[in-house]
Amino acid sequence: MELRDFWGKSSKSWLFLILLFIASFGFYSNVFNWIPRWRQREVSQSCEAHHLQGQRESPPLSEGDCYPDTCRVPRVPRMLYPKAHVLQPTRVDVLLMTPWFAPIIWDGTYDSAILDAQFRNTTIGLTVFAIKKYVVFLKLFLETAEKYFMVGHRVIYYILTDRPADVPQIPLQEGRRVVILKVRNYTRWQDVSLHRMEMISNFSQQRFLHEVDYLVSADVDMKFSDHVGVEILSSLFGTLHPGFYASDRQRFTYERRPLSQAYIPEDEGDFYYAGGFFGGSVAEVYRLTTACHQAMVVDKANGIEAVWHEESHLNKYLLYHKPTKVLSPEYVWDERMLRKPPYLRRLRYVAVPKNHAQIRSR
Ligand SMILES: CC(=O)N[C@H]1[C@@H](OP(=O)(O)OP(=O)(O)OC[C@H]2O[C@@H](n3ccc(=O)[nH]c3=O)[C@H](O)[C@@H]2O)O[C@H](CO)[C@H](O)[C@@H]1O
Ligand SMILES: [Mn+2]
Repeated sequence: MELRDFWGKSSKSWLFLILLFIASFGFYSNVFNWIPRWRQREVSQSCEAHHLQGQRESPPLSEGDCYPDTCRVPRVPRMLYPKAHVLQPTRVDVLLMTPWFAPIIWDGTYDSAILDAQFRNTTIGLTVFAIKKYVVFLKLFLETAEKYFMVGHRVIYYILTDRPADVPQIPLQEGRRVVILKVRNYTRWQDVSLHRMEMISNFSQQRFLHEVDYLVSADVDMKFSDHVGVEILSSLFGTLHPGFYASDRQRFTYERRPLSQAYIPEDEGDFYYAGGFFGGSVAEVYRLTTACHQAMVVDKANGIEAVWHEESHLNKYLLYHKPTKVLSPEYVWDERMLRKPPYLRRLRYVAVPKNHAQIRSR
């Protein structure tokens, strides 16, 4: 048969076959979308790939890595709230954005109603270490957290302690619980502080990854004194240390000895971050704590300990892994050490006075 004839005679059947193929292709691609598990796997795989881009040195993850502010844009219900005005900035007295476009969180810059809607169904883990005598700080820490920390959201307090029997029983609001994790102690207080990174890293893989969406790591010798909510949540956040937020980088107390893995040269540095309040998605906190722990292992082998312990390593990490939100000093303050400037409208998480020699002794 001539080719032209074949095409002429069979054109209708060919057209039919092509249409049938297109229809069945469309049907099957939809069928896969209808299977929830299939979709879920697709989403987590693509988010994982997105997150891991350019981060080959980071430890691999077994879980999906999707959080409200990164991979998926959360749907919010109809809400009534004051409209933002493009020509009326919410604050003109403080920096609201880092040069890499991470918001700096100050009072008056966000609307909790919108954020609470975006972060509904989020579970937040708050890790707090209370080793040796530091258990005395737990009661006030937990009582004030119940009043101010992530109110209305699901919270798990992870209390890492060597003295489980001394953990006080505090009445908790609905959706909130305490998990006590028994850990070893160290003789030197510096070692207790340093090893927090290792323990958070280990527990992240063992359980945090499966139990919560975000992790917040906090000092225990502090109390919450005003709202601390989902406005802080992001893939990775650090807090401006109250003693250095207005300083030049040369004055930051970074580790300055090149022998240490925490070394930062004089001509680098964005901010000086506080060791006492940082966090992010579990995956990012896992990466951060693992990297800091590994750096400390190398330091130890080289016979050096960074000047401000794990805080120095945190600062090094956050210099080369820019946080996606930065918390203002509203989120870590010390009323005894510092005079409150007028632009600091709220003090949300503040130091509790302590007798260093007494509390740090065995
Ligand atoms: C508010 C803030 O940014 N604080 C940081 C700062 O000092 P601080 O002087 O606030 O350190 P610290 O004495 O509070 O120790 C850090 C934390 O380790 C835990 N702990 C420590 C000793 C102990 O015997 N038992 C125990 O449980 C406890 O959770 C405590 O809050 O510098 C430290 C490193 O030098 C850490 O980076 C802290 O996070
Ligand atoms: Mn402290």
